[in-house]
Amino acid sequence: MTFLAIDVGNTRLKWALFDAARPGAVLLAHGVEFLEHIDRLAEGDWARLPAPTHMLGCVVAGDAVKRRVAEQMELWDVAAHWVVPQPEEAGVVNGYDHPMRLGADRWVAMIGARHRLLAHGPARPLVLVMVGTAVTVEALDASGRFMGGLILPGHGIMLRALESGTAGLHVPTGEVCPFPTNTSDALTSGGTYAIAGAVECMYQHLLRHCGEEPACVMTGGAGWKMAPSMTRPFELADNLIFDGLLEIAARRFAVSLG
Ligand SMILES: Nc1ncnc2c1ncn2[C@@H]1O[C@H](COP(=O)(O)OP(=O)(O)OP(=O)(O)O)[C@@H](O)[C@H]1O
Ligand SMILES: CC(C)(CO)[C@@H](O)C(=O)NCCC(=O)O
Ligand SMILES: [K+]
Repeated sequence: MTFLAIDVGNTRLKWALFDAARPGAVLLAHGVEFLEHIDRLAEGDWARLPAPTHMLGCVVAGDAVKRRVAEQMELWDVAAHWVVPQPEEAGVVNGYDHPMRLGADRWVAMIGARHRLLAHGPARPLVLVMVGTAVTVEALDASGRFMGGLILPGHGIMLRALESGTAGLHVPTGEVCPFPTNTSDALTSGGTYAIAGAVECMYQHLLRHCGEEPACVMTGGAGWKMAPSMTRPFELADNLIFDGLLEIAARRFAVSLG
């Protein structure tokens, strides 16, 4: 049995093939494709893969992207399944006003983060930061209830917004430092500390609400760039979306796995 997990983000599609649809499954192969190049997968990376027996994905883009992914999957005899955020799943309760309007990537990553937390120790409140094209900062209480979260522009979007919205800011990437003395460093540090500051606010809100120190975990392609600038230690998790997809798949495909 093999399981294909797919994370279709705002900019790129990430896929991973596992030897089973359960937490801790062995990663057999993985890859990344920009959204505009999805149509290369069947003749590219996926042509060499053993056929997956199950697939589960999460997607933030619209139905058109799902169709394009499904087309590439015609290579195999496997149905495409996509996560829709539920009021409750895999031990996480969705506190959004309209649970289905929550981004599927956020929902799946929270499920991955919650199980990672429980695997490492007792239940605690949790701040989850996902750093990609956009940045999200989620708060879960000790019972696994998603209290709410922040959506921020990612680092790249912030810099592009400044470039296009000001008269003369066009400079290369700089370094993060506490007292920037050139434009490049000022821009890079500004974006980084905007994210770090928002995360600290959420940490404080959750600490005050729960009266207990939250655990802090960070995921997403640019997480390692953000980690050194955070106001408190954050554990880096490689890909909580794949972890969450494995948790959900284990429950969903349990019957067919016997
Ligand atoms: N120094 C930095 N600090 C923080 N974030 C950064 C930095 N450099 C780049 N980034 C952000 O990281 C993003 C790339 O991260 P990642 O690879 O997870 O995103 P992606 O795959 O493009 O996003 P998505 O999952 O939404 O498709 C860029 O879009 C940018 O916003
Ligand atoms: C916030 C993003 C863009 C982060 O990838 C995505 O999760 C999304 O499009 N969410 C839908 C809106 C929401 O989560 O409230
Ligand atoms: K994403």
